[in-house]
Amino acid sequence: MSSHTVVPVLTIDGPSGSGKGTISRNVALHLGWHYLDSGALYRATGLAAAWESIDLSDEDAVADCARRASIRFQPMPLTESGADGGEPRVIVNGVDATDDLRTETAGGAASAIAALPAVRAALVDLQKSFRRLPGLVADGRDMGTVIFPDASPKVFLTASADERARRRYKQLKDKGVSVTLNGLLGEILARDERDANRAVAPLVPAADAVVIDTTGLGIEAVVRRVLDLLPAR
Ligand SMILES: Nc1ncnc2c1ncn2[C@@H]1O[C@H](COP(=O)(O)OP(=O)(O)OP(=O)(O)O)[C@@H](O)[C@H]1O
Ligand SMILES: Nc1ccn([C@H]2C[C@H](O)[C@@H](COP(=O)(O)O)O2)c(=O)n1
Repeated sequence: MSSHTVVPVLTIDGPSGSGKGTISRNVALHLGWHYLDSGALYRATGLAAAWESIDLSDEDAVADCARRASIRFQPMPLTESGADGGEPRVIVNGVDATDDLRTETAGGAASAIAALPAVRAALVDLQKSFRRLPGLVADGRDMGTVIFPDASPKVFLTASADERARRRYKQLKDKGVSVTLNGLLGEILARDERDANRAVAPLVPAADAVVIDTTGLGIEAVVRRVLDLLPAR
């Protein structure tokens, strides 16, 4: 690779349950590109800190934990028809923590530590290291604004909070997790509020992002809209 080769990055930011992960994995599969689930890094850091009984408001201790943690992704095999096999497994300090990481409790803890500047700084290089040929699809809250400001295209996915809560409810019910729709809606609204109003890297569309409201749009339709933003290949 020449030192001047620019590795393309497509960023997909948005609030919880807007479909970032699902859409990003499918787009990456279509393109044959790598995929970064940056939210999983914050979730894994929160979990690793909890394992060490670190107070999640202790910024330096959580940042130190983020630097020390080993976080690896194991992609799920494709289905027999070649479709997306689902969220990658996430291995934290050698332990498959995927199921623990997907709970709303882990999401809330991730959102809390993500507001701490030293923790965000500790995860920057790791996120950038995912940028490898032939390209990267990166999902999160600040992919297009902070981590990959030169990405193109940038997408900001939204959906109404009710729709996002319904999606999460179905997702968790299908996994056999006992939850209530109202409880989930409350947790999603609280997370939106914290992620959008923090001082560092708040959840906000990049100035050059294309905003797609996915309320009432199926997964395939959203994937198509995102792929249509790329130059003809
Ligand atoms: N356009 C859509 N229509 C219907 N369901 C969808 C759509 N997009 C995603 N979903 C479903 O919604 C659920 C949440 O999607 P996903 O996990 O991709 O969201 P997310 O934005 O990555 O959430 P988080 O930020 O919490 O990780 C999944 O069950 C997924 O299959
Ligand atoms: N780039 C990112 C990704 C995630 N976060 C924080 C805020 C979220 O509430 C939390 C969990 O993310 P999810 O797995 O739901 O995408 O992590 C962030 O601040 N920046």
